[in-house]
Amino acid sequence: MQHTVYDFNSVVKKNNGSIPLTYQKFLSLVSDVQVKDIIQISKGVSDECKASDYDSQGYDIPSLEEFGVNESELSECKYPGGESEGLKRLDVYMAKKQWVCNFEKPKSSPNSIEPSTTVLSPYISHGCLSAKLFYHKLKQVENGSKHTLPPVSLMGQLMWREFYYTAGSGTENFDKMVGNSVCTQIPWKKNDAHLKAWAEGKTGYPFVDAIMRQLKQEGWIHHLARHMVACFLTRGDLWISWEEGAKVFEDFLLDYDWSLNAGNWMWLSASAFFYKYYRVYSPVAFGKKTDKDGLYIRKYVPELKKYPSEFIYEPWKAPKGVQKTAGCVIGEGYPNRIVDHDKVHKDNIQKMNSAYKVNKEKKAMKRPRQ
Ligand SMILES: Cc1cc2nc3c(=O)[nH]c(=O)nc-3n(C[C@H](O)[C@H](O)[C@H](O)COP(=O)(O)OP(=O)(O)OC[C@H]3O[C@@H](n4cnc5c(N)ncnc54)[C@H](O)[C@@H]3O)c2cc1C
Repeated sequence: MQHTVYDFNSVVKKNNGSIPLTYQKFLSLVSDVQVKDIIQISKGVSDECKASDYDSQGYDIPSLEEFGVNESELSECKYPGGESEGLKRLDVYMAKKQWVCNFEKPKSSPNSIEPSTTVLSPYISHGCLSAKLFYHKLKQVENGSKHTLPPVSLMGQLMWREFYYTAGSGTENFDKMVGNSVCTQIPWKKNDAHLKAWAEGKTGYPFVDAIMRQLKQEGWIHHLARHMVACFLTRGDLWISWEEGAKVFEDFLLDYDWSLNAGNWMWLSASAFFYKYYRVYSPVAFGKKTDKDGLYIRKYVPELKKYPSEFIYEPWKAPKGVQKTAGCVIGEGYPNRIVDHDKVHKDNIQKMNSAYKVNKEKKAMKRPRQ
């Protein structure tokens, strides 16, 4: 069974053998493609593979114990696996007609305590929920009602998935910088200590740390939270390769998906698809827009939970007395900042500017002379 709504080989063929490099181009290529309806899909499945046709003896799913995991040490499982759970979750969201029709991704919150988007991604990426079924259910909900449009609508989100699958299918070394034709070559630097601090949620920037700790604990973080930490690791603050970040996401995301992960990491590091490298997320201001009092930080970085709201995003600014009263002195109970965002992000914009110039010159040299 196909893992995407559209057959990406046909999309590439329709684009004269090249992958569409922009989302709008992709949408124009699929705009007149008819997607098989649900009845045909479910008929196809039952015809092709009945569970009873297969002898599963010896091929059972290994137990957690066999993986060396002690079940009693696990925390609450927020997103239980399986097709039934995926279908149940789909039904819950599709029943909220107004919510679906008004959905605008940029307006959803990266730091709400309960997710502000569907969290269908783990089910889709593991094949527990068919992308085509999601597509048809969305069409049914939107049908005859005023609704938002791609790229911000819920249908638009599904189309981002299709776009990255198509790009990944037709690009050699899509998950690497070197040898990847769509990826700008940027002279990232190695810094194991900074990479470790980022991955463990110990950068000294509470919003970044809360996101990385949520990722480790729950396996899912909001799209804009992914934006924040991916920008911070790469062009924003730490100047570390997006490939390193993608590996950490591969280890911890429940929804890990090869093309989506690589494609989005390239986007966030302004290596491909997105080129406004001078627009950098602030680890202080960004989270405040949707969570002024830092409730999200208090949940995932509990050592700061007694900090006054005034200092929750910048605890290093709190006077020593305030730090002591809040029960956490910076540099002792919670790390000092590993970099000064205000300074490094400006230096990094200059470095991006130089890298873009070098890439442009190299491309010009490769172009055949008239
Ligand atoms: C650095 C980075 C890495 C990412 N890695 C992955 C990954 O490995 N696997 C993954 O599924 N998503 C990845 N994403 C994309 C996106 O963040 C998630 O798909 C989304 O947050 C999942 O939550 P949701 O199901 O609530 O999304 P919703 O907003 O409810 O969207 C519905 C569905 O649309 C698809 N979708 C939404 N946003 C995107 C997007 N930007 N690109 C592609 N498909 C999208 C997903 O299948 C999602 O389940 C990444 C984003 C970034 C910035």
